[in-house]
Amino acid sequence: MKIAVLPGDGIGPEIVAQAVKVLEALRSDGLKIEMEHAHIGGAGYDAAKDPLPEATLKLSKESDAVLLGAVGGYQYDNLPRPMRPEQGLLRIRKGLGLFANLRPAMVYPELVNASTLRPDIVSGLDIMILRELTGDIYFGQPRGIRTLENGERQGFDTMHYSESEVRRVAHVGFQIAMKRNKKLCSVDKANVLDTSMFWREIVTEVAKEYPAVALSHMYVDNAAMQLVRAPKQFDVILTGNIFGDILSDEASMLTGSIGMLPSASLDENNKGLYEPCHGSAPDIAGKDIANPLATILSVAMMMQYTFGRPDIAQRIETAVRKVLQQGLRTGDIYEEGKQKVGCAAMSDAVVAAL
Ligand SMILES: NC(=O)C1=CN([C@@H]2O[C@H](COP(=O)(O)OP(=O)(O)OC[C@H]3O[C@@H](n4cnc5c(N)ncnc54)[C@H](O)[C@@H]3O)[C@@H](O)[C@H]2O)C=CC1
Ligand SMILES: CC(C)CC(=O)C(=O)O
Ligand SMILES: [Mg+2]
Repeated sequence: MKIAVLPGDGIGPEIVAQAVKVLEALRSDGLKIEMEHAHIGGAGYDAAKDPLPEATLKLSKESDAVLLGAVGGYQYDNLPRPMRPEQGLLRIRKGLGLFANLRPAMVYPELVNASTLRPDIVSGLDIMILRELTGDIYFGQPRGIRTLENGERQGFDTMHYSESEVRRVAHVGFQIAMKRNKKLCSVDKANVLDTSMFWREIVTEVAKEYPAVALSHMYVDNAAMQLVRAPKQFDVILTGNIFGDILSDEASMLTGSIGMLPSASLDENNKGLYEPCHGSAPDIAGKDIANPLATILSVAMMMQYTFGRPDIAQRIETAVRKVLQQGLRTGDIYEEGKQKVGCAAMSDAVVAAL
């Protein structure tokens, strides 16, 4: 198992160090794990004046999987757009062909009260958001800031999806639904956007190959509302890049915290990049208070999807569950009566529970 480790910026290095501890513990148990670190994001810009240094992309391509923290920081916010840390992330996703981004939102029974929603709304929740990751308005050309004939400046981006892009992610969505509760809700804005009308047409066509799956369609504004009104109505949510980005942050709060949401970004062959859904959280960086569980749970997804080891994935998930049962909580999921711990102490407990 060759893993490229890209900590990135902000809390990235802290949370990745915790996930690495878990990998090291598995290695001590005999798993053949090889890890190599490289820079991405602001760290890439600082080291090589590039948010995705060539050496990082090369290492990632040569590895079986990538473990990534997060990118971004206030000090980089005014760089020209190609130099911004976030561009490094977009480029590695595109460069590795990681079009299928799986963002599971599961509510652990121990954290039912950590959600800002009523326990009856969230308890038992288990949904999978499948976000298309290499197309849409995040990658569309042309884009930029231009001056119109009347002298006014205008910012613009382009949203588009090609048939093959929609088809391949739709297939992944239906295949995931087949292994779950056979319900797939495709989320778009087909009442307004041509891109979404086309998305809906193609998803409906692909659905014919999966007659066992109940397909529904929902506009994204309604989906945002339904996610907090009655989230358990969903099984798999299939959506595009920008809608999936927003809806998955919203879904994270059903689980108690964005610090609980892992992700897997997969290519055609299940080679993948694994990262928490959250960003670099510069507001809490360097304080040992970030929640490392989303990153640790991303390692579990790595074991399941890229390495075909559901047994190890289960082992990690069970260890996380155990520490929650022991009452350990980082600040973001803390409630009275529980034991508040820092980032490193949380992962030490997970390693001890493995
Ligand atoms: N995948 C990535 O690398 C992403 C990077 N970003 C970048 O991150 C930077 C900050 O963006 P924000 O919009 O503030 O989003 P963010 O996800 O970094 O933070 C949002 C809020 O959640 C909290 N939070 C996030 N992760 C947490 C954790 N593990 N434990 C406890 N609390 C946590 C933060 O403290 C903050 O209050 C920006 O530069 C942004 O571009 C944003 C999203 C994704
Ligand atoms: C920072 C962006 C490039 C992406 C993002 O917010 C995400 O992937 O969740
Ligand atoms: Mg996001």
